[in-house]
Parts: sequence; C-alpha cells; structure tokens
Amino acid sequence: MVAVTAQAPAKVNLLLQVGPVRPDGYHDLVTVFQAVSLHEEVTVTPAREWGVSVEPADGTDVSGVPLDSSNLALRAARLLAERAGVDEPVHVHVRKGVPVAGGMAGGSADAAAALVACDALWQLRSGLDGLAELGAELGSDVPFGLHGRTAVGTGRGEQLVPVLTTASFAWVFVLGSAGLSTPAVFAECDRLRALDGRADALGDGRLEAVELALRGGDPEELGAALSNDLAEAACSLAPELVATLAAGREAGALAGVVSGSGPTVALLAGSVPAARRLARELAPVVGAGRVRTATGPVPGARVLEPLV
Ligand SMILES: C[C@](O)(CO)[C@H](O)COP(=O)(O)OP(=O)(O)OC[C@H]1O[C@@H](n2ccc(N)nc2=O)[C@H](O)[C@@H]1O
Ligand SMILES: Nc1ncnc2c1ncn2[C@@H]1O[C@H](COP(=O)(O)OP(=O)(O)OP(=O)(O)O)[C@@H](O)[C@H]1O
Repeated sequence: MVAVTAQAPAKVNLLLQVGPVRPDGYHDLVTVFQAVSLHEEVTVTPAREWGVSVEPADGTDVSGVPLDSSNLALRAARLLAERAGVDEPVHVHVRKGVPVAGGMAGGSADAAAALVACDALWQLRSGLDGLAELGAELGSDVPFGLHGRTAVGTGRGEQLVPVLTTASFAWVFVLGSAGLSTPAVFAECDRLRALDGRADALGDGRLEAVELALRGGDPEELGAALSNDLAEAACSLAPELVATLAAGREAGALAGVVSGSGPTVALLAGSVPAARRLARELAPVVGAGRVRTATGPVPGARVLEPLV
C-alpha cells in the first residue's frame, strides 16, 4: 500500500463539569462530547524518515501547528510504531479543517486520524479499544476522536460511554480571534474558584438533563441543558467571548456555550436552514472567516477509501 488517508472529527462539549484538581495535575471531569462535521484529514505515506507537514482546509489558520516531533499526529504515528514493533517511518500530512487551539480538539483529531491511518497502513488490526488506550497517552480528548458520535466522558475525559441520541443537531461555530491554552484555562478556573471558595460540583443533575434532551431530540431542550464550567475562566482570559455569546443569541441562536476550553463559541440552531440563517446574520458582525456551520453527531476516526 502506498498511502492511507483517514479523517477524524472535531468535538463540542455539550456539558463540561470540572471537578477538583487531582494529584497528577489533571481535573476529574464529567463531560458529554458530541462529534461534529468539521474534520481533520491525515495521510500517512511510507518515507525514509519520520516527518510531518500541514495544509489548511476551509481557510483554517495553521500557523500555531508545530512541525517538529511535538506534533500530535506525528507523535501518534511514532507511538503506534513503537508499541507494535514497526520499523517503517512515515511522512504524516495533516489537512486541517478544525480551528487550532480552539477548544474543539483539533490536535486530538489529528492524533486519532494518524492512529487509524497507520493501523491500516501497517495492517495491525489493533481495534478501537487498543487504539483508544494508546490515544489516552497522547491527550485526554484523543479516545473520543476515535469513538466519535455522542458520549459521556469521565476520568480526565478519556473514559467513554456512548449516549443514545435520536436526532441530528445543527451548530454554528464562531472561532476566536486568537487561541487559548487548555492548561491556562484549567488553571484560571482553579484560581477563580479559590478566590470565592466555590465547591467543584460533579453529579448535580446536569448530566441527566443533557441525556434526557439527547434522547428526546428536541434542540430547544438541549439548548437549555448546555453548560460549561470552564466558560467563566475562558471569558476571563478572552473577554471578547462575552460579546460573541451575546451576538449569537441576538442573531437567533437557541443557546450558546463556550466549546471546551475555548475560545470557539458553539451556537445551537433549531435546524440546518436555521443554522445557515444564523451564520449569515453573524458573518458581518464577527467576520465571515470566523463562522462555520456543522452538524452532529458524526462518526469517529475512519479510513477514507481510495476512489477507484
Ligand atoms: C477541555 C477539554 O477539551 C474538554 O474536553 C479537555 O479536557 C482537554 O483535553 P486535551 O486537550 O486532550 O488535554 P490534555 O492534552 O490531556 O491535557 C492538557 C492539559 O490540560 C489540563 N487538563 C486536561 C484534561 C483534564 N481532565 N484536566 C486538566 O487539568 C492539564 O493541565 C493538562 O496538562
Ligand atoms: N497536530 C496538531 N494540530 C494542532 N495543534 C497541535 C498539533 N500537535 C500539537 N499541537 C499543539 O497543541 C496545542 C493545542 O491544539 P488543539 O488545536 O488540539 O487545541 P484545542 O482544540 O484547544 O484542544 P482541546 O479542545 O483538546 O483542548 C496547539 O497550540 C499546538 O501547540
């Protein structure tokens, strides 16, 4: 086989409850991930040496993506090779359709797609669970990039249970003008909580409300159940998010929420045509280049069959 291409989706957190910081520096989470139709495409090609390159898709700014051995897609390929005892370097090419450092797990999607592509190239048949175990070593969001659809995540976000959904939801994403660092947002959340002595609430009924809304398939009900414990910290580090959320509501979104650690804002619409209208309304307000429409749930990382 000459080259294999795989794709993996971005995610939005419908619920992100952040518990206390653990001895290993991570926070316990209760989250509901939904995979949405913005994708990364990763092509792996046998090469003399390990290497990586990046190309933008849909106008994505790729300037923040490392092109050295810290690149998550390259790390994923090398980790799988090491664990499987494969001595065949590949060149990893990433086509980025997910905003960088946007809270939508773009880097994690690259890692997920690279694992699936290399697994196929080297004919390893590791299985989803095997790849997800390796993925968790690369980042908390990588297992979800492999699984896709809609899932509850616990632990540091890597332990997944699928959630029943009966509908497809229509989203509009407003990209931030600059990225936010995930560790910095968690640290700001801790700082704000220490300031006012707030408890870290997991298990307060918000998960059940999201699950009920997903089962019912009503976007208004889901909109009312969206919440993100990192939103306040993200808004503290990137204050323009408050205005973006307000602009979304003004333009007719059912609800808006900061996506993961931000700074992308996720706006829920009642239907695909309503999402298109919302995107048209928002484009002149925030800049057309910062608006994307998508639907979810979508499947996780998978090999794209070559056209014959
Ligand atoms: C914010 C979310 O996107 C929500 O899904 C994830 O929790 C972040 O997942 P990720 O980007 O894959 O994060 P990782 O690469 O595993 O961790 C980056 C850093 O984020 C912080 N981190 C991440 C996950 C977690 N449960 N607790 C944390 O405190 C830690 O400082 C960690 O060093
Ligand atoms: N292949 C990659 N693509 C993007 N970023 C990468 C990649 N490899 C390493 N990185 C580093 O990871 C950082 C986070 O990138 P990413 O786009 O995954 O952020 P994110 O979407 O906010 O992540 P999450 O939602 O999982 O917290 C980047 O700033 C970059 O330095």
